[in-house]
Amino acid sequence: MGVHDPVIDEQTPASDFTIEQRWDRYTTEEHAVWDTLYARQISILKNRAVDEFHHGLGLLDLGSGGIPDLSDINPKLKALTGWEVVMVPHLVPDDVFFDHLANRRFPSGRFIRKRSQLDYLEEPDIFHDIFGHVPMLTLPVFADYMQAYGKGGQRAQTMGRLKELARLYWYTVEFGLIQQAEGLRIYGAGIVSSAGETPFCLESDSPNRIRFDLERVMRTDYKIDDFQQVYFVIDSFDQLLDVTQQDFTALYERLGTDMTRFGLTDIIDADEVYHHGDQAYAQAAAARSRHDADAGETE
Ligand SMILES: C[C@H](O)[C@H](O)[C@H]1CNc2nc(N)[nH]c(=O)c2N1
Ligand SMILES: N[C@@H](Cc1ccccc1)C(=O)O
Ligand SMILES: [Fe+2]
Repeated sequence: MGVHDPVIDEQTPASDFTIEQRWDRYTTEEHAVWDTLYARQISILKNRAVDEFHHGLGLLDLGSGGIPDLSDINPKLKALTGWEVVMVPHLVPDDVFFDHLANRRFPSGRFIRKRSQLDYLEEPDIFHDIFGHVPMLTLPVFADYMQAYGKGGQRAQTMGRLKELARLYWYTVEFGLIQQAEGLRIYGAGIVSSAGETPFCLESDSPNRIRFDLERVMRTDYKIDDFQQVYFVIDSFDQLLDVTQQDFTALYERLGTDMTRFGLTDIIDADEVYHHGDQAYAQAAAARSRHDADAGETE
């Protein structure tokens, strides 16, 4: 487990894996880490994140200083879209995660990263979960999509297609881009909570940017330990909700029979390509890790 949090360790989670936030127990330093991350992201997200994201931050007053208290944000969120945030100690099992989403509860980690880990952490903390995910839950169409995903997760599990459905979550909720009149914008939580990936995903020549297609996304691998090599771009949140409202049974059967899967850098004939990346960043990262491995052997 990444960060040690005594307020988590002292609690026995409920059967739905939730714990209490115990907001008064955050330290001054923990609040200061939130403020640092918040200020840094706000300055780079202007004209990069969708307007709906900025609007959501304001509706929930997430920038009022320090780690948000759930008892402040939940009444507001509940009045807007019927969602609420619950605290969980760490990543929860898939079925528990889906059950929360299907009931309009978003599970958030309680702990916050340390100042020495501002840029990278192995598991979602409260900054990623609340700053990254919760503003979009103020938007009714996105709130409905997230609940539908939770219900869909339960179905995908019974049909053995969880891996494919998880790719949809990854390439939309976590790393999604959207084409708006003013240009390409970010809505994915994994991007908006990352200072490095925010400019990278929009402006770097390295990654591919491809128009969203449901089946294409479900056939595409993803990586969890570095910037993405491909992003999928939706036209609108209505489009995203529309295509995912269809019954996935036939699609899941096709995915089971036709095992075609795509790598991170593949471009296929059917793709509508916004940007064909040169993958320079990914190649340099691979060269660095080969170099580190070689150095490790001789040292
Ligand atoms: C697809 C799968 O359900 C997904 O990775 C889940 C698993 N458990 C989780 N648990 C928490 N707390 N947060 C998450 O985002 C997830 N993601
Ligand atoms: N329509 C999907 C459920 C779903 C909705 C929204 C997002 C993801 C999945 C199904 O039939 O299983
Ligand atoms: Fe996330």
